[in-house]
Amino acid sequence: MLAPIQTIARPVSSILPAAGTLAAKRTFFAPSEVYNKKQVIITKKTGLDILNDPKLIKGSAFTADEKDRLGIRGLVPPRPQSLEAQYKRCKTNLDKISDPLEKFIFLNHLQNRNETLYYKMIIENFVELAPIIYTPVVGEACQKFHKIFTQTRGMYFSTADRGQMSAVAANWPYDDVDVIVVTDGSRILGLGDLGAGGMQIPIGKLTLYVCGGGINPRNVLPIVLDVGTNNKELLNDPLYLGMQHPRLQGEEFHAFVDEWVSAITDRFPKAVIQFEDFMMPNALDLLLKYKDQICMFNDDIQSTGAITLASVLATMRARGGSFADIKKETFLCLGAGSSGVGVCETIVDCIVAEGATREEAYAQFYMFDHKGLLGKGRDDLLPSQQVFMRKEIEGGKTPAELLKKIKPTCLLGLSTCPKLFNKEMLSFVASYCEKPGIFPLSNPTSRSECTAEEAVEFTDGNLIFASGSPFDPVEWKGKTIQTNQCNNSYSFPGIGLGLVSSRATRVPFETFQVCARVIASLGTPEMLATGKIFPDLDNLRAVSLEVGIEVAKMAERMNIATQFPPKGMDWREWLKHNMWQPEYPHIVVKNL
Ligand SMILES: NC(=O)C1=CN([C@@H]2O[C@H](COP(=O)(O)OP(=O)(O)OC[C@H]3O[C@@H](n4cnc5c(N)ncnc54)[C@H](O)[C@@H]3O)[C@@H](O)[C@H]2O)C=CC1
Ligand SMILES: CC(=O)C(=O)O
Ligand SMILES: [Mg+2]
Repeated sequence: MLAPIQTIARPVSSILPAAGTLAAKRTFFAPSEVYNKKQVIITKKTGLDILNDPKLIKGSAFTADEKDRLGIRGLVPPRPQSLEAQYKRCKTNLDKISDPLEKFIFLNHLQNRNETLYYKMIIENFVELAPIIYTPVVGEACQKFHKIFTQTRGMYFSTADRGQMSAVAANWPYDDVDVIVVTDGSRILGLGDLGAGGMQIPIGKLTLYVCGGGINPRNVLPIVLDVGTNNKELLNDPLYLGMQHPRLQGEEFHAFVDEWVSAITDRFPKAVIQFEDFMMPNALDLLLKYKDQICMFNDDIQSTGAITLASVLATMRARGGSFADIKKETFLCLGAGSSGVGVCETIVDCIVAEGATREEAYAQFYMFDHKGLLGKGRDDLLPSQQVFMRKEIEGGKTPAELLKKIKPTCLLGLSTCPKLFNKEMLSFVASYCEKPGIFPLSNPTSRSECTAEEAVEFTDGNLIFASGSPFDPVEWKGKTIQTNQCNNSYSFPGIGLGLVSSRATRVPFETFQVCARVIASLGTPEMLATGKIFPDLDNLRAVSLEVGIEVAKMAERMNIATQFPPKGMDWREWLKHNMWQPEYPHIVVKNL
């Protein structure tokens, strides 16, 4: 039964680290300093079963001794090679491919053949390959899932499995699962309902958990809840792989998810569950329903909130101010869906933590959806949107009609509509505000509210730019203006690392505030001066470590941690110890 839902407004606890203390205290670790523990995998497999298992295979890297022990002498080439040599060969082959989707397919096959090599490839080339396995190219891979599909990965729970989900959950061959990413494919990036094709999103997100957060790839599980699709093309395409009936709705949808939650938490009681790309209002309803029952969060609502808040706080620093200046910002948000509402609520939480009342904080926002301003007379709004209603202004007015009155200092784009941040809007904002925050957050690139070039040109280089999908830095009047990727991929890997390492039982709202403050503290004054508010994406492991440590400490302070660093280790050492590294494991054969 669906719990009654009001809004996502909530009190802000005093659990947060004090503003301004994080940067001073933090020692920033380079990824190379991260401690490496050797993995040991115990299996009963031998022979071809080892070679056909992407978690066990080492290809040409098996030693002579291993070949004898595992019964594969003669089944692989004779001269043992290092992982490094394999990596170089594979990278050379990858570099020969120019088409981005073909690169995606190459990497997809690599993951299905040899996981260690795949994760090493992504870690070593993060900035180059994240846009392939993640936004923007993953969007196209979801759209064409049924056309490029060759091998299964993860799990599907469909309407045909109702009443039997516990039995289906039992089919997953590994008992230890740390992180699950689950979608129903109903709102994939800004591309709409892609049904079972949404599977590429949990797979991509979990690659980021492994590569960016050091989560063990043996312990991750991508899942699609196939409750049907309303995408007419997919309903009529004979190649489509999902259930070809309209989506379950209302009570039927919730009963389906209830059964799945019960089955999956019974089977994997320790797992953190990330809900991903569910459409409104289901996304928020499910979050409010389960957040106090199980260890779960919604990525689009909450981790997007965390990284966007980090962008806003870092912008305050880039202007020479402090986090507390967030109380003086005026936000214009295009998009009032799960992410728009989630992002703005997370910012509201922070403003309240900085001393404002909740009403004062809401008054700093002007939110628009496809019908215009959330204002007077709008009787079509969900409770979570009503708190952002401007009761003093007629609802439905366009941003252009209100721009001069509002004078926003930060533009948030979560509308799925390209080009909404137009020349008029951008040049006006830059005319009175020093370094306005220009944040076109919709994905993939084709949905971005503006490009980096447009933003720089129309603001004459006076901006902090952070977008959902990546854009290259822009040369402008002899200067390089840096761009940033404001994507939850920067926040959830560290959040997951902290939750898994502390075996937290819940994911409180404070988690996202803690995460935002850590990330917003990482930019050095030199970086901030060039417009760069976060360290580069190839530092994601180091960023995740910092986020993870603070999240784990928060879990301890809030009494929701159930695992602590062993004697003689602090949280930092424990998290470093837990971070998986792309190295071949020792394989031990035992008749289990
Ligand atoms: N950068 C990041 O990390 C993230 C980005 N996103 C992106 O945010 C976008 C929105 O996601 P959701 O909120 O979940 O989608 P949604 O479908 O729930 O919401 C979209 C909202 O945009 C509004 N909208 C449509 N046309 C508009 C227009 N012309 N002007 C103003 N508003 C308009 C709709 O009325 C709706 O309120 C997607 O493109 C998604 O990829 C989502 C999560 C994370
Ligand atoms: C990044 C992400 O989660 C989204 O666009 O939905
Ligand atoms: Mg998402």
